[in-house]
Amino acid sequence: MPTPSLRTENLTIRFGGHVAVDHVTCAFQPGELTVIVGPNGAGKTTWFNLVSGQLKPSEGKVFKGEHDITGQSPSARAKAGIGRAFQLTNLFPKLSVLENVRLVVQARRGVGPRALSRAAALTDIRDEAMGYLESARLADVADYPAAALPHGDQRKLEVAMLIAMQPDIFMFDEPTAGMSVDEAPVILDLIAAIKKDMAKTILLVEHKMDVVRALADRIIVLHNGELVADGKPDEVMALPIVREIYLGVGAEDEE
Ligand SMILES: Nc1ncnc2c1ncn2[C@@H]1O[C@H](COP(=O)(O)OP(=O)(O)OP(=O)(O)O)[C@@H](O)[C@H]1O
Repeated sequence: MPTPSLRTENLTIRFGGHVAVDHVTCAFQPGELTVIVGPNGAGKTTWFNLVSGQLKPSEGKVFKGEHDITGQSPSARAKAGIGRAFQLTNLFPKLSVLENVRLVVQARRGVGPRALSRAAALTDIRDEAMGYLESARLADVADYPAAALPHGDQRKLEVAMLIAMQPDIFMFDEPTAGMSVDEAPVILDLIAAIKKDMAKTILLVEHKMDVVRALADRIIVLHNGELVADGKPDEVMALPIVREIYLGVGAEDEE
């Protein structure tokens, strides 16, 4: 096995006496989309927070490739290639949709003010940013302030910005939550397009079974903070414990 792109080792966090994530050990490879499932309160978002650095573990470690990143800040982890879509907190509401993406491209390329004064560099960055907006079907609203977009378009913009960062690890926590049935497919298409790049590792917390079926290469199941199942979608979904703790909870999503 090659070195995993991301690994957590005995990752644990306690809030008072409550163990929200309990010695979770798992590893992820490039080219793999893993869906993390489990009932409400299972620890999925908390595990995400430990990986992206919003929380520090009580015990255990996080590795990106060979590097122990457990002590790193969220921004250091983002620079190192761990990209997480945050529900709209990364947007600059007063800037235009295009400006939001352009800033990400500029920051990624490390372009300073002097280089920016060259018209060719500016055009190039703008073109790249527009490309991301086109994939997210937001080119028509490129000049609107981000705050003026409806919720679903803001979520698409956030995914476009994450793609513009070009991380190695993509983390999505219920990316289509609160979106209409018309809007959700754009997000799913964007994730499916990222998945085609075999260099990327994708982690997706998702309750909706149709999304899980469409995208998952692998499913891991958390329950009471513990990793209770890990494997191919068909195998994991057939496990009695998963049917009991997951399918029962998400039965309305099966309709
Ligand atoms: N900062 C915190 N302080 C205390 N308890 C917390 C904190 N964050 C999470 N928890 C608790 O940890 C447990 C796991 O929560 P978490 O949000 O990770 O679950 P989840 O699997 O993401 O659930 P959902 O599907 O509802 O989003 C819950 O019991 C929650 O109340």
